[in-house]
Amino acid sequence: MSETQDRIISWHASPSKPAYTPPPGAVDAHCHVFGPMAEFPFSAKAKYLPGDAGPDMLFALRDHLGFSRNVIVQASCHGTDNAATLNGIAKSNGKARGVAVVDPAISDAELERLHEGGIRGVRFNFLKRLVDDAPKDKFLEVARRIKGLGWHVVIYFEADILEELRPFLDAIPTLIVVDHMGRPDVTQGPDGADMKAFRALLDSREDIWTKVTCPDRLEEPKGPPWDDFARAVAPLVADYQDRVLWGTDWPHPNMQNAIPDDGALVDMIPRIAPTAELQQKLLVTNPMRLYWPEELG
Ligand SMILES: O=C(O)/C=C(\CC(=O)C(=O)O)C(=O)O
Repeated sequence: MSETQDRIISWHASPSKPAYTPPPGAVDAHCHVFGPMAEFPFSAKAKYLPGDAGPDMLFALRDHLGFSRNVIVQASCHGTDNAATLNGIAKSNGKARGVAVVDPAISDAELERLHEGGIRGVRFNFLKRLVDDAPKDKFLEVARRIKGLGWHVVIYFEADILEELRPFLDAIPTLIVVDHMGRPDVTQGPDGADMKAFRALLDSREDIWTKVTCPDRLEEPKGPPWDDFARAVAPLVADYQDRVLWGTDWPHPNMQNAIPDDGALVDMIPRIAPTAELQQKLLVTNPMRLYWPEELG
């Protein structure tokens, strides 16, 4: 990607203060860092060239929104070089952990180094607009190797390939977390074809979790107040309450044409998890079980 290209700003300059206050210890379990590029250059294969959105900005947003911890997910613009993600974790005083994207040829020593740096999962990305290829056989090899580290697989795909992916998903030997519920069409409602297919996946294994994230992406281009998202997703949170995670998705890669207000995203939480018990599971208990299990005693 050429350095002369304009760098994209996909995040809100001054997000509102949410009306909703998350419980103490709340985890933003899906966010990213971009660069800073001078220290952590983007991948030559990156499909977008964002502005710098480093750990200081992420932690300022965390505090502004009333959260305590972050799970930093390696974004495709950094390819398989996880240095920017590791830098974010290292700067967090123990308040961040991460999910890496790895070259399938990665050595055991490098996996150990990632573990030491706070990585607890690998992400397999199937979005053609973001990655050149997604080799299922090699991904399965990686999944078998990370099982021994106690890691999980985070997987990103869109609803139209769910059925095609089923044999691959069935073969993954670790816990699986599906990004953004596999991007269902939320305008179909809670009982629409996409949600039904996604529930069938969740019902196929107890160890498939999901992130109930990204009303902005799932209701693009309509935008807030994201009523379709709330209507489609609230029943899912109620029915699978021990295996759901929530995150801001900051700095919202590729959302430059519909940049969400992070405060408004936080205010979606009580609409999809209306009780204190559901909120505690979604924001604290569930992410702590996956990313800081040693602190649960
Ligand atoms: O941030 C997300 O969750 C979604 C992304 C970006 C992404 O995943 C990446 O760059 O790796 C998207 O849909 O463009």
